[in-house]
Amino acid sequence: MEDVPERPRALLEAVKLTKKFGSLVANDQVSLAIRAGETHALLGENGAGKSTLVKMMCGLLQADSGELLYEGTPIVFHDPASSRAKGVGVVFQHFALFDAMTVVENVALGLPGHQPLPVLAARIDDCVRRYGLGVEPYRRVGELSVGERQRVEIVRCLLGDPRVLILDEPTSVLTPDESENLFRTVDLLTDEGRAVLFISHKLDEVRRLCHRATVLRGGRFIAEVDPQQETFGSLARLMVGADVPRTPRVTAHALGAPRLLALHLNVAGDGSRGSTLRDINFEVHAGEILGIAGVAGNGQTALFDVLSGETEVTDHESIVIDGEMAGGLSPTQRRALGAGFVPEERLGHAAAPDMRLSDNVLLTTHGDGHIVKAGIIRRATLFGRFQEIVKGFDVRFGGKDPKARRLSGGNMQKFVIGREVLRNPVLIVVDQPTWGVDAAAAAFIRTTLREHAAQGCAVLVISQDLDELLEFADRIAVMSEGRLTTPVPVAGTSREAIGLAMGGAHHAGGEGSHAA
Ligand SMILES: Nc1ncnc2c1ncn2[C@@H]1O[C@H](COP(=O)(O)OP(=O)(O)OP(=O)(O)O)[C@@H](O)[C@H]1O
Repeated sequence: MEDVPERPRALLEAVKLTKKFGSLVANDQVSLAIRAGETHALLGENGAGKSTLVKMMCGLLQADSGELLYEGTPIVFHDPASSRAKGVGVVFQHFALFDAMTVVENVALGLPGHQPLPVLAARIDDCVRRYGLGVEPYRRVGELSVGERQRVEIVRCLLGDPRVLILDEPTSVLTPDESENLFRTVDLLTDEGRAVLFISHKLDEVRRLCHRATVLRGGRFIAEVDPQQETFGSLARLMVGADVPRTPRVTAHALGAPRLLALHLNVAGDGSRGSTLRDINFEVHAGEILGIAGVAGNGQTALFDVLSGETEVTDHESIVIDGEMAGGLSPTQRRALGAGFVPEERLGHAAAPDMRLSDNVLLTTHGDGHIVKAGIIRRATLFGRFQEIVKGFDVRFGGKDPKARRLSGGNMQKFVIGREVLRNPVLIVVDQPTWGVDAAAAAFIRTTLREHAAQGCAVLVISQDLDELLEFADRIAVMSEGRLTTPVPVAGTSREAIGLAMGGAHHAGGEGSHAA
């Protein structure tokens, strides 16, 4: 008989964990073992129950039933501090860092006891060298890119010497190069015998990096597989229970009039990273998707804010929406011109966390003239639109009309995209359209934006996901240090040329492209 290699021992194990929120069963007897020396992927559609499971495994949530085992012994984590004390570290999607403080000050806040800052800075340097993390202890966090901030969170976690490290969608905010670096770090950690739980919607990277993968669907355990033996399609099928479509390829079509113009657009920032815009020029035509690539923190947020009207621009003629000078208009006035905006941060910016979903519909539709008439909210129309969004964009949640904060990240993203698209805007500006969204929903969002462009809308997409832009944009430009390269057709450029421009070479490839 052939020898079956023995699996490494489980460090942290969830045994039949169940968690209900009202009538919704977010985890239904879910079991999962994270083993020494292994990277274990946790996969599932938006709302499948991944975050709920992780929160129970680190003491942020208490299970209704089931148990946790630590090295085979039952354990109860009453809060994250008790799981940390046992060597379970978590890096969440939303970083908990103070911008005004330095890296070392932030790290000091997260560690028990008191250590002199120079001693801590030396420990950070050691950790950075050992795991190839690229973090400078005395830099102010406000000046760091998203990738650098994530490394700070990882360093903070590693200084606690965790035996189990949980990474919640760590690559969704990273450039391809940064992701590669993170994979090397993860490999080093597992080589040392630590266990890593890796939550990701990117199936290709899961297949490369992870030794095992647990798939959840609808709060239930579906399978544990060896991802290296699976294909993109077979993993997606396990997650969704059906085949997952890919985004249709872009086909050539006639472009209409420019719907958005940026003309010598300048913003004098406050000196913090990525707040300055320098002489930005582009146009987005009816019928096209213009993609803006770049490493986060290079001015993308400043660009979004100035296009949506959240920050003022001194030269009112530098933004034109559908033929109207729009630089001096408020967000509501810009919406009245037919523009729609989806910011990167869905809770707090795109939606109010403590308002019900239906009331969140009002935030961007109150000026449209259908839902609010003569100052009176037409409740039935509002609720009708809410249901249209939920049905059309497959937004899943428990209950009838929960508060926004109750939704899983991906479902909230589908909601805010749906809310804007169903307003039928002539121009839509979207920052990170598929951030935290599962493969099927990401394909759906991209296809929807494509279809909308085909119907005459101009679509501007800001995305850190270069593969996404190469897949569905018509033209692409790169932001770096507040400047934008001249947009070039996607077909006329290459990953390498864009990568160079992302690093600061103001050239996205293609004939005649030059710094704007
Ligand atoms: N505090 C809460 N109150 C009510 N419902 C909740 C709460 N937290 C999560 N849920 C619901 O539980 C289900 C599972 O959510 P969870 O966040 O675990 O999913 P997920 O797999 O992490 O999704 P995503 O990939 O979108 O982040 C969802 O339907 C969500 O709306």
